[in-house]
Amino acid sequence: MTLMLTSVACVAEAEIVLSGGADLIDCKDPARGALGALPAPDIAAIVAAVGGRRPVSAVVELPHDPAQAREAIERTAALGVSFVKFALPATPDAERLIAALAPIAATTRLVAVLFADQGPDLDLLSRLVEAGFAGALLDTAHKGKGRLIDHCDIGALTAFVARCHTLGLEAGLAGSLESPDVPRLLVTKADVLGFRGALCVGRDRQAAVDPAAVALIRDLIPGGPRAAVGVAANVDWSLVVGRGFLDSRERVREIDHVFVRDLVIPVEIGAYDFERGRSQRVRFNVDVDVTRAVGGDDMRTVFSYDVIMDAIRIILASGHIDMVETIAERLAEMVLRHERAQAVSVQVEKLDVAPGSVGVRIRRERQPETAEVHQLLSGLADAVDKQPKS
Ligand SMILES: O=C[C@H](O)COP(=O)(O)O
Repeated sequence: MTLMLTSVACVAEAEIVLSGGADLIDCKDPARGALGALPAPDIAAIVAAVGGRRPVSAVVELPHDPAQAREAIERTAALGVSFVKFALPATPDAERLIAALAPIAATTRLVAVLFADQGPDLDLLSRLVEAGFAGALLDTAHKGKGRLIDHCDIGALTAFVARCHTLGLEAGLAGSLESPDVPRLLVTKADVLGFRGALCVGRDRQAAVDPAAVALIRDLIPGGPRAAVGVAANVDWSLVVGRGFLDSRERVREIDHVFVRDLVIPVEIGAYDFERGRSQRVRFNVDVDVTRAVGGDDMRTVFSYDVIMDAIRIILASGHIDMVETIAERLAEMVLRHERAQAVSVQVEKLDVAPGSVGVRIRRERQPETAEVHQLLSGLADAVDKQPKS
């Protein structure tokens, strides 16, 4: 389950994102940069207005001195927020800060923000766990200079989330995310996707929050219907929606064929010894049968070819693979996780072993009877579930 975090600067914006189905309300001043803090009275006003309907987080701008930083976090936590977010400075200051905050981590849920465009030190993640932090958010520091995915490819983002989860941290992703990024980043299994610019008029993070933009992002993240229909909280709604059980807005649908043609990538592949420790060219051809809502013109209605290419990159990032069949199977399985994908054909060809090509072609279809039920994460998702619904 991936939650939708929405950064707001005032009570009016908080009300808009609440109505739009946001999971987490994040107090932030976008006029002060990537991690600008709001004045304490403004945070208190948002906490009061939200009134426990959703968890509220707040950004803290930390003084350099670790003791003063700790006091600043404690002051913000005392305003009634559920999470406190702050930027992790460059090491070795980061290590000192993390150590200074360890004593309050048991009572205050701390989320460290690392910046993908500033060469983040991911070895700090284990320090965060030792100190008792709740989570880590990978964001961008320089807004307007690229989206998160421009600074970190999908394989690296997936590895970041997996590393957080292995360590026991909640993992968040943010950074000028746009609507086409959402289906791509859902594949990473991040606990939280964070948004500001995408929610605003003209995608200008300092402009007003636009209810239509909030709705677009909300609809792209499975989970909204869970609150609306008030049924069991441990169902993976991406699978339920994908099987057509929650489809009242899409009565008229067509089947499209989304494809990737002749994508050639160097791959470490092969079962022979001579194929190890080197790359050879592999060609991918992928065709996906997808449902499309008729009449729409945004990411809600379609399946993105980016999802196919990202899946290939994620699979290849795992290192040497012996069999083309393994790649084809994994790719088919990843594509079919997407709610719109109904069937997929995958052709994987090695181009350097013969004058022509050798490889495999498979076709896999969605199996309706294998709907999965997932246990939701115990942290953020539970916190959201416990909030009274408006
Ligand atoms: O915590 C999330 C951020 O507020 C994201 O802001 P942005 O979407 O403008 O980069």
